Amino acid sequence: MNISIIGGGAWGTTLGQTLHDNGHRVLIYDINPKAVEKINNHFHPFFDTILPDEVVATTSLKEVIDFSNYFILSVPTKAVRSVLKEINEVLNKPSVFINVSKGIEPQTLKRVSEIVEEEIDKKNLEGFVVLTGPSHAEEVILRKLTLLVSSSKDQKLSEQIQLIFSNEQYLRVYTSNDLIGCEVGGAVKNAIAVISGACTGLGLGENARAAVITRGIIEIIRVVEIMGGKKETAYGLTGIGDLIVTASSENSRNFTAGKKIGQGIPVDQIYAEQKQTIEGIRTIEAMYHLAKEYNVELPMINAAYDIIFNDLPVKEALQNLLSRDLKSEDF
Ligand SMILES: NC(=O)C1=CN([C@@H]2O[C@H](COP(=O)(O)OP(=O)(O)OC[C@H]3O[C@@H](n4cnc5c(N)ncnc54)[C@H](OP(=O)(O)O)[C@@H]3O)[C@@H](O)[C@H]2O)C=CC1
Ligand SMILES: O=C(CO)COP(=O)(O)O
Repeated sequence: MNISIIGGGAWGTTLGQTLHDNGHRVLIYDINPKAVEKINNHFHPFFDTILPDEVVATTSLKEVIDFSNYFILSVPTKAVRSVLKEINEVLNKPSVFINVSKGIEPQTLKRVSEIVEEEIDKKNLEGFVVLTGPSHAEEVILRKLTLLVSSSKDQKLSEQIQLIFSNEQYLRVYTSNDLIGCEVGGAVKNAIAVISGACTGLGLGENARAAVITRGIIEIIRVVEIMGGKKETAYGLTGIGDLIVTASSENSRNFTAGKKIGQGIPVDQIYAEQKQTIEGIRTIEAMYHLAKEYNVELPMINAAYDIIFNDLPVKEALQNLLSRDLKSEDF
């Protein structure tokens, strides 16, 4: 098959290699000419890896739209709506959108599937799938064992995407019928990973990390349920699986950004220094608004919001969390 990849960063380019491994032809689109040039010179834009010659890129959106009717969305979530608007202006055929970005729009609290439905004309929207799970691009590019989940309202489509991406050497894809649970888990785990990193930056240890991961999954479940997903999904690869890999890894941009927050580095400086996408800070903002709107208890996310957006010192935020009323370990 021909498959178009919108966003040639760490993840989009890596998935390009996987699709090539699986016998598909790919064309990657990116706004960054330097990234495109690197890919066309057979280098991964972020990793020290030589790409197959056939993984090629372009800065022309028209070219990538003409190339196929399967579009992988691998731009940061903040760019998804604008890039979809641009695609919609040119698109003239029914197409499938496969989202691999992990975030929720802070102003609207919309998931990417909802944004796609809003921005792509109905007649050209053949289907939507989310492909998500614990998957550092740094490992997938080296073809290290990884498990993912493909989820869609259309079971046949999630099975087709499962087949397209699965590779018996290193990548096994499961399907799920809980699109909302998969989308929300993938997004909110980034917020918890920032919090986990902040604990490390503050000098806390493994006990704190285990506490953040475990209570973090409770906060994820609360959001999954309020948004209409299934609690059980959060216990799988797209929830706890992705949370473990992100909240405990130096490979994670969210964990790394959190570490800097814990060291007292201002967020503006973190964004300026860290060139790659950090989804979790934006998701903390989204979750803070969601917690208010739906009266959901998200104590760690609220504390992170106060640190990042209200300049509350990290130590004070931690003290506030610890001095809350004592209670039983509810789920
Ligand atoms: N890296 C990983 O291991 C994984 C990442 N993800 C998710 O995938 C998404 C992308 O992450 P990742 O690839 O790591 O991010 P990167 O920051 O590595 O790359 C994003 C790329 O998208 C480009 N871009 C930004 N805006 C646009 C636009 N409007 N049109 C076209 N290209 C654009 C960026 O260009 P520029 O540099 O000029 O801004 C950059 O090249 C995120 O949501 C992330 O959470 C999911 C699983 C694994
Ligand atoms: O989503 C990811 C792994 O599953 C990547 O996480 P980071 O964006 O924090 O690196």
